[in-house]
Amino acid sequence: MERSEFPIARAGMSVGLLGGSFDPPHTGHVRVTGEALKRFGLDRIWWLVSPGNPLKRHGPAPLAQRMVAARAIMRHPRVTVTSLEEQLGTRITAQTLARLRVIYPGVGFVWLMGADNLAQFHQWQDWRRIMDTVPVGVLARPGDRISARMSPAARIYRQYRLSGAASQMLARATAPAWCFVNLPMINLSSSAIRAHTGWGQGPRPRGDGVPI
Ligand SMILES: Nc1ncnc2c1ncn2[C@@H]1O[C@H](COP(=O)(O)OP(=O)(O)OP(=O)(O)O)[C@@H](O)[C@H]1O
Ligand SMILES: O=C(O)c1ccc[n+]([C@@H]2O[C@H](COP(=O)([O-])O)[C@@H](O)[C@H]2O)c1
Repeated sequence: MERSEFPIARAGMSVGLLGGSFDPPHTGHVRVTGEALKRFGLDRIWWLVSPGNPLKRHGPAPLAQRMVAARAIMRHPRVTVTSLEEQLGTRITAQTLARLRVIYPGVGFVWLMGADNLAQFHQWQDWRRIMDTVPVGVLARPGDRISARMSPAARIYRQYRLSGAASQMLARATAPAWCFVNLPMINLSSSAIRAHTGWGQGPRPRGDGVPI
């Protein structure tokens, strides 16, 4: 269990949240974090290292192992690696956001994700509540640009899309608002790294956290 540590944020700040399994974290995560800071006009980014993605059948490597690896790779004065979902007892993003908005009144949260997640966003629990309550920044990812743009979420919320040229407005925009930014494609994924290395081998919990 991680020691309890809630990052500090003052009212008026804009904080991007990059949720992920980070199983393992890689330089693609670091690069999209740097791009998101610049492109979306954010003051800070917090990585939310997930206890387990509710849609993934098999759980990730132990949280403590992923936290150590994430802190080792993500070093930037405006980025904090957190295990907030473990501490809050949430793994459903809509619930995490609702809790953070209560804990940090006046802080403007922005949900960040790669294009692969926009493509399946409509499968997330209460995804429309996420769209309706926080601005969403989407980062291009190799192979997922078209599926993301054609996705149900993109189509249903098309009138709320900011152009890439207006991405700096996202952090101060009122939800629903989302923005897709193109960036130099980073062809890296945790699944490819797992396939080529020994990362996370050994017993893994199921997606619901129960050991198998
Ligand atoms: N290379 C990348 N380009 C753009 N976004 C990325 C990239 N890698 C990860 N992301 C985004 O970062 C967030 C966390 O990613 P995650 O921890 O699932 O890594 P992953 O490489 O996508 O893992 P996996 O291959 O197991 O699905 C997600 O929103 C994901 O879309
Ligand atoms: O809330 C949901 O239903 C939901 C479904 C799938 C994924 N998520 C979140 O999406 C983020 C990216 O997950 P992953 O496994 O693709 O890195 C992570 O924060 C997950 O908790 C959330």
